[in-house]
Amino acid sequence: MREVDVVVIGAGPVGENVADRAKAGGLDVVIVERELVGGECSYWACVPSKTLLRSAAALRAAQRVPGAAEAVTGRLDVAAVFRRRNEWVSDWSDAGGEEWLRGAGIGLERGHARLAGLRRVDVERADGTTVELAARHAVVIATGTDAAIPDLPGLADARPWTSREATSSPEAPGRLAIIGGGVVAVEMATAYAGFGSEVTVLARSGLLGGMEPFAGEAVADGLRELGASVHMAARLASVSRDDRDQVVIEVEGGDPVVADEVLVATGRRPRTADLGLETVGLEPGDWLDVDDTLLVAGAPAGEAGWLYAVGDVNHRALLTHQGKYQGRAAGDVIAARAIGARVDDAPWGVHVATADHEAVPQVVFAEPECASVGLTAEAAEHAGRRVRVIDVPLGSASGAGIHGDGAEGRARLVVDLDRETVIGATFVGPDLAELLHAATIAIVGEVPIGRLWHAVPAFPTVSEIWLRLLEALGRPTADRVIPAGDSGAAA
Ligand SMILES: Cc1cc2nc3c(=O)[nH]c(=O)nc-3n(C[C@H](O)[C@H](O)[C@H](O)COP(=O)(O)OP(=O)(O)OC[C@H]3O[C@@H](n4cnc5c(N)ncnc54)[C@H](O)[C@@H]3O)c2cc1C
Ligand SMILES: NC(=O)c1ccc[n+]([C@@H]2O[C@H](COP(=O)([O-])OP(=O)(O)OC[C@H]3O[C@@H](n4cnc5c(N)ncnc54)[C@H](O)[C@@H]3O)[C@@H](O)[C@H]2O)c1
Repeated sequence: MREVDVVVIGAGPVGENVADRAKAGGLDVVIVERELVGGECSYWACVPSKTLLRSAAALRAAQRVPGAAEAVTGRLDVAAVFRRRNEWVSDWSDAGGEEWLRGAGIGLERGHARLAGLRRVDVERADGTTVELAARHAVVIATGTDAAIPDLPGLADARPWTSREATSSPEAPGRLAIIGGGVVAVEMATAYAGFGSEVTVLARSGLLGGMEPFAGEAVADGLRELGASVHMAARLASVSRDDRDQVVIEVEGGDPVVADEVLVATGRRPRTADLGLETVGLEPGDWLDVDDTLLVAGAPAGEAGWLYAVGDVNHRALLTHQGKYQGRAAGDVIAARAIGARVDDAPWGVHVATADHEAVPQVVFAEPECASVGLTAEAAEHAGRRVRVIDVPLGSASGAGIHGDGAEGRARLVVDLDRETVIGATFVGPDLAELLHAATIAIVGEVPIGRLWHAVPAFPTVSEIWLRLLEALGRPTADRVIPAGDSGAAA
C-alpha cells in the first residue's frame, strides 16, 4: 500500500488543476488516469471540435469583408482542417501531458481507479496488477462524463457516432444525421456542414435550450444557410442500418432520414458506474452532489470531509473552464484543511466555486457564435428577480459593421432593478465570443450600472455594443444622480 496526501482520480483538465493547486499547497499528490492525460477536452471534445470549426469560420469571416472576399474564392481544404485537428490533439498522444505532470512534481498512476472504502483507492493497471493507494487527506473524483445514448429502438445497434467519433473522424461522411439540439449537435452540424456533408439535425424541442431563445433561432437559420436541414420538433421512432450500410431513422409523421452516419448528441452521463462508490455508501452511476467547496454531500461512510467531486462529474456546469475554476478552489481548500489553515468559504471566497451559481460563461461556436453568461430573462423571472431586459441589434455598433458586412445579430442584457447590476448577458452574431468576458466581469464584480457608463468601449470596436445597451437602458436622470441643492452650480 502506497500512502500519499491526495489521490486525484481522472487527469482531465479538471483533475490536473486540482492536483496542481494541492501540490502548490505543499501536498504530495498522485493522479490516476486510465486513458489519456488531458482528458476528454483535449482529445475528443473542446480542442478537436474547435479546430474542426475554426477554418470554415475564418473563411466566412473573410467573405464578409469586400476586398478580402475577392481574395478567398477557393473552397475549404477539408483534408488540411483534419490535419490541423490532428496536430492540436498531438495525434492522440499524451506525452506532453505526462511531461507536464512530471515537471509539476505530481505522481501519475496509469489504470482504472476505484474507491475501496475510507480514503482508499485501488488502481487496476493494464497488466492486471493492482496498486493500492491510501490518501492521508483527500480523494478527488474528477472522472468526467460519457455521451448518453437514449433508449431509442435500434439506435445502439446502428453503430452511432458519439462526440468521440464526431471529433476524431479522419474524414467527413457524405451524409450526417444528428440527434439532439444542444451544444454538441449544433457545433458538429456547423463543422460538418462546412465540410460539405449533407447534414440533418433532428432536435426534439428547438436548439440550444439553455440559452435565450433568439440564440437557437439564429443558429437554426445559420445552419440552414450552410445547407443543413433542421427539424425543431422531431419525434423519432427507430433507427437501423440497412443492407447498404446506410442509417435509416424513422421519424413520426415524416419521411425517414437516410444518412451514412448518425451522431447522438443528447447529453452526458457521469463516469461513476464502475468507481467503487458503493464502498463509501454512494450510489454507482449517480452524479455526485457537492457543496461549494466541492466536498461530496451526504457524508460518505465513516468520516466526513475527505471525498471531493470536481468538474463534469458533479453536474454543476459541464464546461472545461468552469471545472478548472472548481479545481483551483478544491486543490486550495484541500491544502488549507490539511494544515488546519482558515477556510475561506464565504461566497466569492478563495475556497468556493460561487460563480457556478451566478456567472457561468459559455460560447457556442456555431454560425453565428452564441455567447452567454449569468441568467437568461426567463431564468431570472423564475428566480423571482425584478428585471429589465435590454435588446439591441448588433448592427447598431459601427465597429460591428466595419468588422464585417451584414453584421446581423443581437445583444441582450438582463438587469436586476433592485441591485442595479447586470445579472445576465447574451451576444449572438459573427465573431462575438470575445465580448463575453466583459459581461462576466460585470456580473461577478456586481458592477453598478452607473459605474458601467465609465467603462468606455473604444471606437470603432464591436464592444461599442455595450454603449448601445446602456443607452437603451437609459442614462440616469439628473434628479437621481445629483441630490437637490448639490448641483455644483457654484463652481
Ligand atoms: C464535443 C464536445 C465539445 C466540447 N467543447 C467544449 C468547449 O468548447 N468549451 C468547454 O468549456 N467545454 C467543452 N466541452 C465540455 C468539456 O469537454 C468538459 O466540460 C470537460 O472535459 C470536463 O473535464 P473533466 O476533467 O471534468 O472530465 P474529462 O475531460 O472527461 O476527464 C476525465 C478523465 O478521467 C478519466 N477517468 C474516468 N474514470 C476513471 C477511472 N475510474 N480511473 C482513472 N481515470 C478515469 C478519463 O479517462 C478522463 O481522462 C465539450 C464537450 C464535448 C463532448
Ligand atoms: N462550446 C461549448 O462550450 C461546448 C461544446 C460542446 C459541449 N459542451 C458541453 O457538453 C455538454 C454536453 O453537450 P450535449 O450537446 O451532449 O448536451 P446538451 O445538454 O447541451 O443537449 C442535449 C440535447 O439533446 C436533446 N435530448 C436529450 N435527450 C434526448 C432524447 N432522448 N431524444 C432526443 N433528444 C434528446 C435535448 O433536448 C438537447 O437538445 C453540454 O452540457 C455542454 O455544456 C460545451
